[in-house]
Amino acid sequence: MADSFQSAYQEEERKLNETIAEIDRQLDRLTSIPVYTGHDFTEQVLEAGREERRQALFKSQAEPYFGRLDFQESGKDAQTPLYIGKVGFDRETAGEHPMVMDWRAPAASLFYSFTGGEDLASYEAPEGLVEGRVYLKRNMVIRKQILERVSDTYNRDSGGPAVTDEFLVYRLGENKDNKLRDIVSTIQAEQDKIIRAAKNTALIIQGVAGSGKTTVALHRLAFLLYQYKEQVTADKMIIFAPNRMFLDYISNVLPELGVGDIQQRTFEDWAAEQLDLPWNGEDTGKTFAYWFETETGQGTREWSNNDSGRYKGSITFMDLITRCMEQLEDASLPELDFTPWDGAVLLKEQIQEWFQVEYKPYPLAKRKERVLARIHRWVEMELKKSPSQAVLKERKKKASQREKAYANKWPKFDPLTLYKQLFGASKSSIWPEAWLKEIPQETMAVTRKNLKAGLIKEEDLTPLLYIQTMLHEMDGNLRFDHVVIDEAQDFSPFQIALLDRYVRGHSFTILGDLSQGIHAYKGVHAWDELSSLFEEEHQAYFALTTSYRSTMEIIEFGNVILDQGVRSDLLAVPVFRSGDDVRLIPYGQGAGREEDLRRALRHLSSKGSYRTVSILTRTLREAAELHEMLAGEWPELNLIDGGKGTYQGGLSILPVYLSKGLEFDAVIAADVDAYHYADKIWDAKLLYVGCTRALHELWLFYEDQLPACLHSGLDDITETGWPEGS
Ligand SMILES: Nc1ncnc2c1ncn2[C@@H]1O[C@H](COP(=O)(O)OP(=O)(O)OP(=O)(O)O)[C@@H](O)[C@H]1O
Repeated sequence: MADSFQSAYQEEERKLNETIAEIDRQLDRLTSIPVYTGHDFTEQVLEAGREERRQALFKSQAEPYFGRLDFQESGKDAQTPLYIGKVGFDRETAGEHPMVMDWRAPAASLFYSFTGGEDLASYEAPEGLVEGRVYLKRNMVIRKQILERVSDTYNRDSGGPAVTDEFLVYRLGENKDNKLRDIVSTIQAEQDKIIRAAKNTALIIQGVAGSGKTTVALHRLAFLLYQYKEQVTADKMIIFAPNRMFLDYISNVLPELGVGDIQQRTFEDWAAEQLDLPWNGEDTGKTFAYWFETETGQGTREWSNNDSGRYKGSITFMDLITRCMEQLEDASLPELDFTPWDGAVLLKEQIQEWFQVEYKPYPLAKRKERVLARIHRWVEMELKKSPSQAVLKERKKKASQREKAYANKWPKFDPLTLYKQLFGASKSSIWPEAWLKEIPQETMAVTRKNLKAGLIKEEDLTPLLYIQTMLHEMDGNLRFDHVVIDEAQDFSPFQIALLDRYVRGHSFTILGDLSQGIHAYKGVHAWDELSSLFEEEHQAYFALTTSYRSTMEIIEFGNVILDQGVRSDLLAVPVFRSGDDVRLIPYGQGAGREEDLRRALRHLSSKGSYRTVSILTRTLREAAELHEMLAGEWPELNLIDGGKGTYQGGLSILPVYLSKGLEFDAVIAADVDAYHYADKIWDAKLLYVGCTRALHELWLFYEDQLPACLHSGLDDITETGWPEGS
């Protein structure tokens, strides 16, 4: 065994040296060609090609590949070793082509989809299905041109029935810093299916915490850019993520995959920009304060479908707006003939004909513009019939005044004005009273008050933007080739239906986890709220059940909360990576809450291997108070309060509801007791989010009693009290 490992290592070292020598040779040649800066188009194209190759080779120089797959195509008599890297390149002279294969190439999919077994393996090539046998799957770690690790996860010759998790477990055991990383060397078969799914489909992915949803979505973008390079461009793709700090946290993955220019925004920032509204995120903070900062122990607030967030995100509200906009079409035309001067009349029937028949294909604002321009042209024709210069002058003046007056009789096609009318927040309203009564009373009253005070809330952005898209022609440049929505359980059906107008071919990747639906006062409660928006043939649903982030003990602990608190049967399946038991520590075994948390942070942060440790509290107020207490000993302790645009890593303290999407080597969950987490599904979801942030260690502190969802099922995965030597 040791001998075969030795020989594999030596073989790969030789191959690596050969590959690096080839890269150096190609780079030397390419850099010796003077960069072309002239105006000849053909030369410019050639230069662009050289530059692309230079960049690819520079990128490959340090880590040319990470995997090898030996494959023998049916009907061929030899095995071919395929070396797979982040960037593919060919040899310049004759030899195997390509020398390194891009991970996104069709044949490279075998590296991910092959899970072992006797059956023939296959992949979809442009010329059709290719079948054959896999003989070897080898993972390698190369850092700065040094071969650090060779790990055969499948070897037909040694009779292994299935691909092993050994390399994956090694990778998962690594510690995390302040940025999410690419997983290109260990993408799993279930994830690969999503990454390589066809472009023009709305993919809806339910994935348990830590199943790689965010990571997979980012890899999918890189794949789409490669596979559909003739049809999509990076700047026409967008990722919507929950907040600016999270965007910073994920910002390294795409550059690591060699992809730039993809827009990464929060929905609110993007929508406000489309509407030309100033937006600073202040409203989001207020919404969080309302829902999460309430007095704990008295239970969290309850929501209903009539709450303004749920109602304004509903298709019911969207339909009401659609009806109103159609009614606006009928109500738009002033019921008047147009008389530019006495004796000249343009009949209202003629104007109606232009508006309702001739210009019907245009959106309302454009139709208004067109009709008014047409009226102006008619006036000019009529003016030509004037008997004298003096009369012409007189008529011109009069016509100009009357055209203006006539235009003013049309409704103002401005989203905010129309929206205010919908809520009775402006003087006039053209909508039937009975329709407006469909809006739940409380939502009506609060929104009216807010709009009158000039306050536009996050939940108003979707309807406002919808009205805008119905009024104005959508600039083709604003259409996306693909849209990714992360944490989609916090999106509303109305938001998705709106975004569908902005994306070609329903090309969506929509990912989320209903068990983490802590913003259920605005988000979806079941995926069919979203899937029902798309025709059957335009959508696909995937479930990711394996959780990669945490140790088995932490995942099993999370499953207890899912089962007993969230009451979900979508439990997570762990990868076989064992760690310490989850630690339950009642306050007071040390010296009291503050001293206990201090001691825990001291212990975990002094473990040299952990780069990120966090304390999670139930509310922001508690996080801020604790931060103040602890900052003397840890000046670097970072309070995450929702207002920051960057994530620093290291030591953090934050309320549990802001931890969604992030991960830490170790998590200290403060105040996990029946007072802070009531016996309610929502509270259990919050706790689930918090506990599943931990990769390697999870410590929970409580006063008196654990929350109801943790009253049983903990025996084999938890330990109570302090560890020895802490
Ligand atoms: N195939 C994989 N190989 C190695 N690491 C992986 C793999 N899939 C996921 N991971 C790791 O698991 C962790 C969780 O990934 P990610 O944050 O994308 O999951 P998520 O489903 O979006 O999580 P959550 O919903 O809990 O925020 C990350 O550290 C990621 O690198």
